[in-house]
Amino acid sequence: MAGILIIDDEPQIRELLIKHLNELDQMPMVAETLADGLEMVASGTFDLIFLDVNLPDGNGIEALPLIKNSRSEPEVIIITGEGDEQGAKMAIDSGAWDYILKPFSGYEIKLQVKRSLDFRASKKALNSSPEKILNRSSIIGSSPKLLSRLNMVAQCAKSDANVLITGQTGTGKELFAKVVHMNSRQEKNNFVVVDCASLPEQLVESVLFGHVKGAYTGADSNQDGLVKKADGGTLFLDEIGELPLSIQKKFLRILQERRFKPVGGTNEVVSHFRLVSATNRNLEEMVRENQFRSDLLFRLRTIHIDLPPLKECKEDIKDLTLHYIYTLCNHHGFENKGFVSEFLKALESYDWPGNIRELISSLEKAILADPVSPILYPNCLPNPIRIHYIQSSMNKTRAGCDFKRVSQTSDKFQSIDLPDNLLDPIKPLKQVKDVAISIIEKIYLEKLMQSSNGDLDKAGTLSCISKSRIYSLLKKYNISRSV
Ligand SMILES: Nc1ncnc2c1ncn2[C@@H]1O[C@H](COP(=O)(O)OP(=O)(O)OP(=O)(O)O)[C@@H](O)[C@H]1O
Repeated sequence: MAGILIIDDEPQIRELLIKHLNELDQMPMVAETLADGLEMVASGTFDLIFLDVNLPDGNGIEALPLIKNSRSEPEVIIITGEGDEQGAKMAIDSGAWDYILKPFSGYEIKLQVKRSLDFRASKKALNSSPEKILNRSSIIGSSPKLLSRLNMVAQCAKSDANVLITGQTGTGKELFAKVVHMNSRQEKNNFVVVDCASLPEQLVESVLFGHVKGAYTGADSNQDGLVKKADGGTLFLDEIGELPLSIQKKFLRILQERRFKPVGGTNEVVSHFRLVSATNRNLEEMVRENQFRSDLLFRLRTIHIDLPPLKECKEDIKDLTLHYIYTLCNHHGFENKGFVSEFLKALESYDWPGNIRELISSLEKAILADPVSPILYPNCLPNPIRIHYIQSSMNKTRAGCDFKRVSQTSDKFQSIDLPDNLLDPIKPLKQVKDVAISIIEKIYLEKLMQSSNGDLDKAGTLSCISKSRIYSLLKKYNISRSV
């Protein structure tokens, strides 16, 4: 049985949907308000959600992204009484499965339930399949985004199609290129890396295509280029966005004909390689600015794998951390180290502009910061990460404190009685402020003792002031802990 939730405030609609779903042997759960629905989505696991648009406490379509991004990433069918084109477009753009108008037929509902659940089942099977059939080598992580990229690698394994891997620096483009090779028919042959960003300008052609003896001064023997070395294997063009326009043209021809002439040669050389390229640049933008050939881009990206930044796969940080602490400790000859929970929280709260590469180098710095300690603490981490963690913890605490202060005392503060003579005759501001503050402090302290049942630890947490300060204030205003 699937997990199905109906979020609708109209009892008749809920009953009708339940009836149709029961006929499919499904037992849905129901929520009458958006708030209840969102709470259930956040805490439960659902495959399919029926979502009304006009709910008493909000608009279903506006909540759609939140629901789609929830833990179980459910399919969502929007049900609405007022069909409008804009709403339907917004719903579909936000990832809704379908947009159904009331009144609906049982047939329509059952068909969409069946279709969406079938789709979900095949998606699940696909997501779990790469680990069975794919050699993922040292690729760590199991976040939905990473698994979907591994699925694409599995697709690559079925053909010799050209693959373009894009993503920010340090997201694993080269690692993925290797894994594409390891899972391909070319696996037993060379994986040849060409770093297009560091090809010497005068020698680009010679490095790529080779040269014959006497082609230029110093060319004292025939030399194969990297393209020939990749014959039967994989040619990996890293940083392809840096390939000069003149070479782009030659490459296009090689991709079409798989043959080329070495520098100074007259005979054509054949090379059958699988092409994988990678870049962190926006090639489409480069095409618009005439810096990259559109016909080459078209050929490169038969399969396009766009790797997500680490901040979008925070679920993977724990596994990556465990793996790399073990690997790095091994490398430096240390016993494996553990870490306190705040260490991981600090890593998970950071945005990682340098992605997985930055994570690895930060872990290495942390390990080397205190080689003898068997446990890693946040203070071993590089300063930007620590500072970010401290600041985000402070913001959370502040937000919590503001909320508590207002909600626990506002009712009492509304009826503060100030002494009649406080402003009459007029007195220095400081004197008035001191009186007003002590009145408020006293009310606050009484309320604090009530709310914490006189427990000073709890009072400290609620008020964000130290226990010793609470003691001295209780004494000052002669308040007992059992108010
Ligand atoms: N999913 C992953 N699991 C484990 N290690 C990873 C993963 N992704 C990347 N790495 C590691 O992160 C480091 C950076 O990866 P890689 O060099 O492949 O990134 P890149 O995207 O090619 O970077 P750049 O654009 O700067 O060349 C490497 O040490 C790689 O092994």
